[in-house]
Amino acid sequence: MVSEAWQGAYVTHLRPLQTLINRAQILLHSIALLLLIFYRLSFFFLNQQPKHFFPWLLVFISELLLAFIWLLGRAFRWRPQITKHVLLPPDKLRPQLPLPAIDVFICTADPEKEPTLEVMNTLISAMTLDYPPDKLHIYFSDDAGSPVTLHGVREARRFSRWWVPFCRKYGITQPCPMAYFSHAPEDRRRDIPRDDEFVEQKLIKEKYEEFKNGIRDGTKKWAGDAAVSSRVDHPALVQIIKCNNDDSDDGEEKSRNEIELPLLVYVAREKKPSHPHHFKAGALNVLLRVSGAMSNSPYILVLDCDMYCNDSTSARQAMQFHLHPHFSNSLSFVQFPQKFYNATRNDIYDSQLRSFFTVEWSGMNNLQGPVLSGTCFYIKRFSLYGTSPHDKDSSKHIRDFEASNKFIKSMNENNRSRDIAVEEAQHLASCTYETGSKWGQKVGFFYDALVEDFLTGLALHSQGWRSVFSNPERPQFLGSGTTNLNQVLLQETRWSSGLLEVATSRFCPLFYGSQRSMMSLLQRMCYAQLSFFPLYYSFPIWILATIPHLCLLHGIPIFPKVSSPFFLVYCFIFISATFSHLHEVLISEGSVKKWLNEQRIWMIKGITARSYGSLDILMKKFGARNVSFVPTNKVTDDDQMQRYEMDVYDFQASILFLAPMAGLVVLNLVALAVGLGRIVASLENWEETFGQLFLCFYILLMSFPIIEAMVLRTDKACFPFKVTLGSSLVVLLFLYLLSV
Ligand SMILES: O=c1ccn([C@@H]2O[C@H](COP(=O)(O)OP(=O)(O)O[C@H]3O[C@H](CO)[C@@H](O)[C@H](O)[C@H]3O)[C@@H](O)[C@H]2O)c(=O)[nH]1
Ligand SMILES: [Mn+2]
Repeated sequence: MVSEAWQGAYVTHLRPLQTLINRAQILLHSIALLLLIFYRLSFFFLNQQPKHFFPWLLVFISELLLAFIWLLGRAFRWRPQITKHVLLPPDKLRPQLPLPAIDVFICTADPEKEPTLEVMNTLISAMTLDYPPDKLHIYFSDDAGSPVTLHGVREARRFSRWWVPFCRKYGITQPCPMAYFSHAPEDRRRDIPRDDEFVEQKLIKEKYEEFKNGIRDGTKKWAGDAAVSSRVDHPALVQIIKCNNDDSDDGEEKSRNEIELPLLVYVAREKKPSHPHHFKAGALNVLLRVSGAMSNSPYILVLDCDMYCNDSTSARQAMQFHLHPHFSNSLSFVQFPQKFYNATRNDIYDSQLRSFFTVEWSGMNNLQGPVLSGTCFYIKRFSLYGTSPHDKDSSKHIRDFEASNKFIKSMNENNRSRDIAVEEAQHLASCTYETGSKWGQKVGFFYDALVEDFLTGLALHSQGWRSVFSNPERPQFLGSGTTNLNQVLLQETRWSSGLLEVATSRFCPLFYGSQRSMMSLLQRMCYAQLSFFPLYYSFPIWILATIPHLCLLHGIPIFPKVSSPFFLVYCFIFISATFSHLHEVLISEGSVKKWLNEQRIWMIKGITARSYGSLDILMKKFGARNVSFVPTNKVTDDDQMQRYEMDVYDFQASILFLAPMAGLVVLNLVALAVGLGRIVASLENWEETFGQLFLCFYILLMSFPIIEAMVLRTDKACFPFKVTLGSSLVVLLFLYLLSV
């Protein structure tokens, strides 16, 4: 059952026009930034006694930090490129290669935050990939060790006996039943008449309903039982999920059992409160060992539990890259973008993380390749064993890193019976197994930061491995994005602290492995930009949202006056930054509204999540805190979802996130009013403080939804009055104290 997609090839498009625009902008913008720096420096050094030294210094530092992070970010834009899959005409088809085996890793952590039905849909979609079933093996990690999930996996396996053959028979390329039955955009590559499919579809739909009921029953049955304590304290359990012959009561059921399905293994690693478990990276490393002892496939697909396969051809597409002579042996992983079925076009919270998956990852494609992004990637197993592309044998590497040689032994004895393998696997999943070994430091997924994906990708690239970003028109994977402000900010806080953790560790991308590292300067700049931006987009934002305003209250000018030539420099920088962002949004299929929303959420994240993430790392450096990976909540509240879909901001969020927003809005309002008042009262020339007034105005304009939610809205998700009141009082008190 080899589909024609396999025989296609990929093409890469350089984007000459885009390159030209980007480089011209980089040049002009850099000149403007140099002039700005000159303007500030001349203030400090040419004035005999510079007045208002401190506010100027703070603003200058912020401007320098922003300029630096801007410069790093240009690396993504220096050689923009896109890689697409195309189906070549028959005369250009490449000879078919034997397909290598693939192990699929799926991680779940919490049946309450991650609805079992959706998780199982992800599992089923992976079993339905268009790939020979004997070459596909699914390893499902359940970090909670929950009976609800184990039951779900069994139900999913049972339903797959109906679903998989149905998809094969009719060439259905939508492997996820939930998406198929919700009539998500249909695939167009089918030549079978739809009539008989339609008849059978009814039967499958019935089976799907049965499956859903089964899941519901399981959730009910163990509802109270899923004790929180057992989630962090349970023994290892590795089980090959087969269909029970006992529960098949008719002949049809029996014959269904003979249908070839991929191997499915349920893995709950051992957990004890006394042992660190390293969150998702820990789970992935257990899967790496367990699968190594059982199927040991040369390629691995990693999926988050909420990212289902949306196109069954992705495995073959990824293999097109992996087996392509162009990469010889240096390709470590093929990264597909994370796309979200629930993100809207205007996307008020930028849930789709547009700039990563459009501009930045494709910009890295022409360097050493994109960042490893946690999910939706096909990786070469060999590259995860601390190797470099020139190495031949991985066992030598692992032997150096392992405390015991059990893993090597079981890898080498790959042909023995699966039941013995299961017994061994249980041992490989114990929480003491890694003690004294280099797992998580040199082998497997890395533990040093909460963004295990980013860090592991960085290590791979600096070992000389390459990666490829593939972004075909039809999304290969679709997940549920965070569409609730509180969750968005919580997630951003975790990422911020994780990324900064990398920036401040021995892995700091600016220096890491610089002697023998294979990373080019541009690649390094990309990694540095990503690991530093939480700090650079928080501290300076706070300064620029407060200092010019406080100065305005006292008539202290911070920016050049309107008649000064340097005023034009500031204007240019503002316009160039704004328009290049707008341009990027528009060419990645965004709208002007989307651009506005991105500007807005950028400000909100800067003064909240990124600031807290930075503080987190600061506190961790002083030993005051241990960061932890709290999975995002994937349970959606219909009300909340509706608001997101209608572009209505939902301020039912932690006060830690709301207070800074309210406080800054009040400060900006006061500053604007006083600043205008001083001009009306002719206390000063408007030319002097125009820049600050404009800044206030712009911030308030961007904060319009916040102001609206404070004073005009009365719904459940409006801005809580208590927070508005409290923040206003604090700001006014602070201003009063400052003035006396
Ligand atoms: O202790 C844990 C914690 C999480 N997970 C799983 O990890 C995945 C990602 O967790 P999620 O809560 O969805 O986090 P996100 O912020 O959405 O994840 C993004 O960011 C992570 C790094 O912070 C990456 O690992 C993810 O791939 C990427 O999608 C999910 O399948 C979880 O079940 C575990 O298996 N064990
Ligand atoms: Mn997620």
